[in-house]
Amino acid sequence: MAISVRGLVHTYPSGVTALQGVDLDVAPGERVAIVGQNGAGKTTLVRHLNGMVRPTEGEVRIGDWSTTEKSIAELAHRVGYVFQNPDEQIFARTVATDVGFGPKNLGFDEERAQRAVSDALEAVGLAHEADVHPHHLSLSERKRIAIAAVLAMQTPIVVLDEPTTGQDDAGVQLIAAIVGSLIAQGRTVVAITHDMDFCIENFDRVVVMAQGEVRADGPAEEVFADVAALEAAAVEPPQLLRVARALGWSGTPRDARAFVDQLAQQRGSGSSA
Ligand SMILES: Nc1ncnc2c1ncn2[C@@H]1O[C@H](COP(=O)(O)OP(=O)(O)OP(=O)(O)O)[C@@H](O)[C@H]1O
Repeated sequence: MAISVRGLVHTYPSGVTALQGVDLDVAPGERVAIVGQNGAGKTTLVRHLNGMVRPTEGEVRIGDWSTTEKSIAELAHRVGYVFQNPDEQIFARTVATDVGFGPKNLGFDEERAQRAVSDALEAVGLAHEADVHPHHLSLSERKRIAIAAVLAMQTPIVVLDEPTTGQDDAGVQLIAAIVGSLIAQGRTVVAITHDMDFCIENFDRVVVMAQGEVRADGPAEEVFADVAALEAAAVEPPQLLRVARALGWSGTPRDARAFVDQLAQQRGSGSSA
C-alpha cells in the first residue's frame, strides 16, 4: 500500500515546529529507512502515518485514505506502528495476550487471531515465552514482543521506530530477516534508524532528515555517497563506507560480502582506487 505525504507541517502545542513542509511518496512494497539526528522530526513524521499525530498543515494519505478523515482505530487496519520504547506499547500480563490484542481488536476470528499470534511469536523467536509476563523478559525481548504485536496485525504497512536498539547481533539479524520477509509478502516497511550498518544492509531507499525537512532521499548507494548532505544533517555514513572512502574507493559496498568482493577486485587489478 502506498504512502503519500504532501506539504506536511507539524507544530506541537508547545510551539515547536517539528516538521517544516515534508513531501514523501512511498510505493507499495517499498522499504524505506529514515535517518537523521535526534530532534530531526523523524518520529513526528512517522506518527502521522497511523494518526497518532495530526497535520497542522498538509496531508498524509495511506492508500486512498486521508488520515484526517480516519480514526487511529481505522488506520490500525492499514498501518502497524512499533514504538521505539516497547514499554509504551506493552500492557498485557502475558506475551501471547499482548500480541493477540491487535488481531482481536481488528476483528480477526479466533482461529485467524491464534495463527497470527503464533506466527508472529515464531518470527521474533519468542514462541516459547508465550505465557510469560512481558516484564520478566529483557528489554531486547520486550522490543521483539512489540514487533510481534504489530506483525500479528498483518497490516499492509509496517512502521518500525528504532527496531535494533538494545539488540545484540543475533537480534539485529532476526529483525533484518523480519524486514526481508515483510517485503517478500509485498508489504511496505518504513523504519527510523540510527544504525547505519543495519540501514544500508537492509534498505534500498534512505531518507535523510534534519530540522524538520527532508534533506536527501534516494537509493542507499546515492544518499550515502552525498557527503555534503550527510554532513549537513550530521549523519555518519555506515562503517564499511567510511573504510571504503578512507581507502579511496569510489564504490559503495553495502555489506561485508560486497566489501570483500571489492577488496579482491582491487587486489586483482593491483589498484588502490
Ligand atoms: N510531544 C511533543 N511535544 C513537544 N515537542 C515535541 C514533542 N515530540 C517531539 N517534540 C519536538 O519536536 C522536534 C522533533 O522531534 P522528533 O521526536 O520528531 O525527532 P526525531 O528525529 O524522531 O528524534 P529522535 O531520534 O530523538 O527520536 C524536537 O524538537 C522535539 O523536541
